[in-house]
This record gives sequence, structure tokens and C-alpha cells, in this order.
Amino acid sequence: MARVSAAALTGRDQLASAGRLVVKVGSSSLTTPDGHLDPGRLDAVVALLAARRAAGTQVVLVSSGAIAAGIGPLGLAARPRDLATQQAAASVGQGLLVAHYTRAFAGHGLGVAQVLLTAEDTWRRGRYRNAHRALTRLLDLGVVPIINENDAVATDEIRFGDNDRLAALVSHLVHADALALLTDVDALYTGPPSRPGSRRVAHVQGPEDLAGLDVTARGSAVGTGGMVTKLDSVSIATQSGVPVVLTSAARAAEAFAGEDVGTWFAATGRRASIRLLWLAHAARTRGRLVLDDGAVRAVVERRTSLLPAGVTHVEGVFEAGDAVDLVDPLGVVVARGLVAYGSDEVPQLLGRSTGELRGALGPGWDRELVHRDDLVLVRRGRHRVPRDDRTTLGP
Ligand SMILES: Nc1ncnc2c1ncn2[C@@H]1O[C@H](COP(=O)(O)OP(=O)(O)O)[C@@H](O)[C@H]1O
Ligand SMILES: N[C@@H](CCC(=O)OP(=O)(O)O)C(=O)O
Repeated sequence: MARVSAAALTGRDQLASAGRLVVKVGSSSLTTPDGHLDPGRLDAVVALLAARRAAGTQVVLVSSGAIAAGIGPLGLAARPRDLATQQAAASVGQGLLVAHYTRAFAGHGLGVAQVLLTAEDTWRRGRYRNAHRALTRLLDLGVVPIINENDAVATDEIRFGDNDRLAALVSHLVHADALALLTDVDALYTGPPSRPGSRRVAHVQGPEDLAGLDVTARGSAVGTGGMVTKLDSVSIATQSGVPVVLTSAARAAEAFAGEDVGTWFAATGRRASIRLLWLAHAARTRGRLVLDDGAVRAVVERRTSLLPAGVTHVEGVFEAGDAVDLVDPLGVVVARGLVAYGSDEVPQLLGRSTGELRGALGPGWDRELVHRDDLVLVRRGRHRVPRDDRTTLGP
């Protein structure tokens, strides 16, 4: 009888055999505590990826560290908290980061490309296509794309705020076979790694395996989201069919070889719509639509689109295409959706039937407020993303 390796049994062989890999490295793994690049650790990451490239794998690097690397050169005492100084630090640090990567990869005979993205680039249809086309062309040309959030233009409302989620969305965008999240701890633990008794979690088959874990401890002084955003990233990736390994840069070579280090998260779903994944995991929404009881039942139980007739109030300032919360009469969020009208247009529509709106305002004003394809339901704090088997590109 043929022997099955341990890596094959756990699914870790998918990492060893991945033809296209997205690797995300956190700020704390690339910079020093006093706010400068750490050349030794940067070079180690580059050597790791170059080895993988030499073995025939296409790699996309999602690198944090721009803000952290700008702290020292700007003479700042600590990681800035306000958006303007973060943007300034990121602009300084990003240049230094990519300059170092360019030299280091060249030492392995590899070219790199800097790609700066915002959240919308991964889910707005036209931008998704552009980003997908540019990244796949770079990979075909043998270049290593180095991605970061476009911090200098991303505003407080739209920015990911952390590269963990960005890396998961990029995995979807480039149709990666696996995602590696490299951080300053070697694995997910049952509690804060520094707490005596915390144990490594080797394998996560689905969200139920995460119940009872304590992931609330703050991360490093330069990292942003701690373990919470990493698990959010894992959820986006695994729900769309991409398995994830979480480990430290130091243990990454062993993990890439399929060895039992770090934490392996099995894929839980097939490829889902990226627009809805983003909607479910977006850090914030721009407004709220208050539904009457009938509309709540229609949206939640019958999965229909939301019509203006079932909405009693609108709150917030948003444009058509923005994410909004759909709340019941008591204010409990029941769904999130991409709204089809701006907040200045919505009040005149509320409570009116589509026939009435067509008669009064003309054709085009009878469309849904939120189309059912643009909705994710929210149950007990969890977002549910419908499966999407479409083979066509994009959201
Ligand atoms: N249960 C846990 N298991 C592992 N790490 C945890 C856990 N809870 C909190 N953490 C913290 O998460 C941190 C990693 O997040 P972060 O500092 O944002 O890293 P990065 O800069 O790589 O994105 C670790 O330093 C660790 O202290
Ligand atoms: N775009 C920011 C990302 C910050 C960030 O997500 O940091 P981390 O939590 O270390 O991955 C930067 O480069 O500083």
C-alpha cells in the first residue's frame, strides 16, 4: 500500500507544491524597535523567497514596514497615531523598503515591482481587473511583485489599516494556491504566547477549532492588528479556497517544506465573490439603513433584495456603491450591503413602492436599494458569504 506522508494527511503538502504563493511579512519582522529597517531580517526573507522562486514557484510579497521604517529617519519617538504623520512616515519608509528589496532580490538575479493598492482596488470591478492584469503580467514576466497598502492616499475610512486582510484579498486576486502570514510569533497559540501554559495550535480545520482561544493580547509596538486581524485574514482566504500557514520568518523555510511548524489553516470553502468577502470583512461601513420588520424577514429569511419601501430611516453620508449596515427596528445589524444610491438620494425613496417611484421620478429610480447579490447576512456577530462558483474573472 502506498504510504501517505504526514504533510499530505494534514494538507500541508499544498504549501510545498504551491505554484503561486502569497507571502505577507509584518512590520515587526522587518524593522528594528527604534524605527529603522533591519537589513539582516529583510535579507533573510528575500533569500527565502528567492529559494522558492528557484524551485519554480511564483511568489507575491505583501510587505508591511513602511510606517515603521519611516519612524527613525523622521526622528519620531514612536509609531505615529494620527493619519497625516502615518502617511508621511509610510511615504519615507516605503521608498527605503523597496530600495532595499530591489538590491537584495537583484543579488539573487530577480527583479521586483512595487505595487501599492487600496481596498477598492481589490473589489471594485474595473480596478480589480486592472490589478489582476498587472499582477499576473508581472508574474509571467518573472518579476516579484511587492505589495503594500497605498498609505499616502488611503483615507481613514477606506484603508485596510493592516496588511493581513490585504494579503488575503491579494491571494484571491492572483488566484494563489496558498497564503503564508509571517509574523513575530512562530504560530497561533491558545493564549498570549508569553503566558505560561499557552500551547501552539498546529492545525485548524474550520472556525470551530478557534473557539476558546485568547487572541486579544496586543501585538508588537510596530505591528497594527495583532492576532485578531490575522485570523480575519485567515477567514477571508480559507473561505475563498486558499489555505494559510501562519508562522515566523525564521521558521518559514520549514513550513514551506510542509513540516509541522506554525499553524496550518485548511481551506473551508470554494472561491467566493471577492466583493462580498470584502463587504463581510471591511473594517467599517459608511452608513445605516433602518429596516421595518417585513423587510428584515424578506432580506434575512427569503434572501430578497432590499427595496426602498421597507426602509424607515437612513443614517450617514455615503455614495452609491459604498458599504452600509442594514439594521432592524431595534438597531441590531442584520446584514451588510453595497447600496445602489447615495445618501442624498435615499430619503425621497423611503417607504415608497417601486411602481410609485417609477411614476414619480422616472425609469431607473425603481431599482433595488441593495441588490441581493450585494448583500451578506450578519448572524450573531459572524458574516456569512455565499459561495460563488463563477469562473469569470472578478467580483
Ligand atoms: N493567541 C495568540 N497566539 C499568537 N500570537 C498572539 C496571540 N494573541 C496575541 N498575539 C500577538 O499577536 C502578535 C502578532 O501581531 P502583530 O504584532 O500585528 O504582527 P505583524 O507586525 O507581523 O503583523 C504577536 O506578537 C503576539 O504577541
Ligand atoms: N501599510 C502599512 C501596514 C501596516 C501593517 O499592516 O502592519 P503589520 O500589522 O505589521 O502587518 C505599513 O507598511 O506600515
